[in-house]
Amino acid sequence: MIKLEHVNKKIEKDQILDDLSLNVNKGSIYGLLGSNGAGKTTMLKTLAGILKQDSGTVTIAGENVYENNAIKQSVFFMPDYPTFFPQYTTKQMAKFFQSIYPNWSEERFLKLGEVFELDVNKKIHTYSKGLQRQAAFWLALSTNPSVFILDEPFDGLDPVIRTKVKNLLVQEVAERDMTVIISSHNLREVEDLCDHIGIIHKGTCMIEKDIDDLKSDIHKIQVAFPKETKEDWKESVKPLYMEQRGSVYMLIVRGEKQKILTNIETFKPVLLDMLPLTLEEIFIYEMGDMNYAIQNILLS
Ligand SMILES: Nc1ncnc2c1ncn2[C@@H]1O[C@H](COP(=O)(O)OP(=O)(O)OP(=O)(O)O)[C@@H](O)[C@H]1O
Repeated sequence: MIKLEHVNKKIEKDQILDDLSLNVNKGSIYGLLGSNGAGKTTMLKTLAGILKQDSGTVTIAGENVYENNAIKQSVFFMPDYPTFFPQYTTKQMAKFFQSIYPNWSEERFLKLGEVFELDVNKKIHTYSKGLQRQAAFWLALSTNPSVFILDEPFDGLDPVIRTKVKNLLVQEVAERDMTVIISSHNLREVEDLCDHIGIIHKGTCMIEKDIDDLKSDIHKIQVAFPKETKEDWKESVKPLYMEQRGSVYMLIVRGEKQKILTNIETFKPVLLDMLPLTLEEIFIYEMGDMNYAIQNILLS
């Protein structure tokens, strides 16, 4: 649904986006990860039609985004530092958004007031950073976007409101198939939310993965064999990674869960348990040869 194909963008003399290609399905929550300066904001602004790519294509539902008003009316970009008109209250900003977003819902705005509990008559710039971000979420969601683009959205939000906002996003995706793209430095921050992850490094998308595929393809297993068992099982199971504590092995194995278990059972283990893997662990084992910059993104 969202497609960036071979996108290049220079700012001054620097190549900020470098042959970047990326796909986001409709109704997906896509986590865009990358270290400082990787090009996330530039990519998101290009997707939102704020910046024009030098070459390549950026389309939403098959239509070019740049200078396409019809598309832009259904896309909401929330920058890492939400900005509002100086002196405007939330109520006045709501009126402004209502005039430019045809899908604005007053009913939704009133309903979300119960979640955010901000004083609509107070000037937004007098709110704290976290409260300003809450106001940005409130206004953004009231425009009923088809595509919601969020640049580092959870910065400065306390854990309670962070969970509330994440729940709201999931709800919108489930109810009206909204597509969400969220940029972050940190896998842990978005892993409970996203169904796809893309890693951007030096302006290029290096890895794009479906989280369910990843999770079904890699497993952590705790296993122990009777003393007399020969070491042949290692040849057969082919773990990606193995740790031994006494007679118990912790294995990371790639493949189909049932096939792996059946295979191990032929060696008559005295202990055999599947353990949960975090997304961070999956990425690390999956990309054993990844470079330092990517490890940094995953472990920070
Ligand atoms: N307006 C600009 N003028 C000059 N350089 C810019 C401009 N905007 C972005 N850049 C450069 O482009 C590169 C990518 O910046 P961008 O903000 O897209 O990265 P990012 O991945 O969002 O980084 P961060 O996580 O630090 O926000 C950086 O080196 C930045 O200095």
